[in-house]
Amino acid sequence: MIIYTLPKGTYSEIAAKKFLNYIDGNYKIDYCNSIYDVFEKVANNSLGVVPIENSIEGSVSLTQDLLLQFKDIKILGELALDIHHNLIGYDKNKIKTVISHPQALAQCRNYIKKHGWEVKAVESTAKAVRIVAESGDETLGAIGSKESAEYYNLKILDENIEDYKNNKTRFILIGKYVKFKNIPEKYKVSIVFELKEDKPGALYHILKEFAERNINLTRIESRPSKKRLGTYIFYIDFENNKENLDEILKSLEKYTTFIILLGRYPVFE
Ligand SMILES: O=C(O)C(=O)C[C@]1(C(=O)O)C=C[C@@H](O)C=C1
Repeated sequence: MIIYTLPKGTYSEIAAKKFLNYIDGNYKIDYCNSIYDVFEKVANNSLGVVPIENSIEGSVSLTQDLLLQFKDIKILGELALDIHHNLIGYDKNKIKTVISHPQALAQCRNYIKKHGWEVKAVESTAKAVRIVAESGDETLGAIGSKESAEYYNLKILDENIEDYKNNKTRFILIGKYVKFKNIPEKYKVSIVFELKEDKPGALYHILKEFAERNINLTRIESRPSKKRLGTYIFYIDFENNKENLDEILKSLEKYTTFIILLGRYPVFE
């Protein structure tokens, strides 16, 4: 059985390896070029690992959108990794352009600005490192993991170049079904919905249902509905250990045009 993720040396690969410690079954990692490709590959018996949120730059909006688009793929688990970016290449003084994934470029925005480099975005940090390695071009630098520098035999020119300490990214395990070896205590639920009416207090009614049940929300976020400017859908994550999930979802139905359960899943350390 296969678990799909981003290329060798990406932070997503590191997260996938960590998930494998918790999963029951014999899975092999296979690599995709982009988050979109991971969603396309995940089928009946396979799984995927993709990033969903970063502590500096916020949501990975592509993952949010694809969770809605691929309706039969659910979130099956979550874990967070410390992310420490490195400047990778040949000679720091010769660099003119830095290449990386947009999330990584954004997490090092101040560092890049300070050096006055141009930036170029690609599908993953490991692809950036590969481009620098294959080109042999000393004017290029990549931002990526220590593992990717080792894999492509390039030098680490600077370490911990993220703009803020405690940089963390949350990764999700996606698919249809998985069995874990040991299930942790902590469970979360992710939902997405559209409010029925655009009127004062519309979102308040939703939040009230959670407040009255003493349920802790861990994230609330709006994304464009993509139908009209100024219309939104909402993503909410909440803790769910003992409370009756069906009853909670039922209580929200009357305020929404649709509500989709993206997953009820364990949170791993
Ligand atoms: O390109 C990678 O290494 C990834 O795993 C993607 C990704 C992301 O999209 O957030 C993962 C973690 C970091 O936040 C930067 C990039």
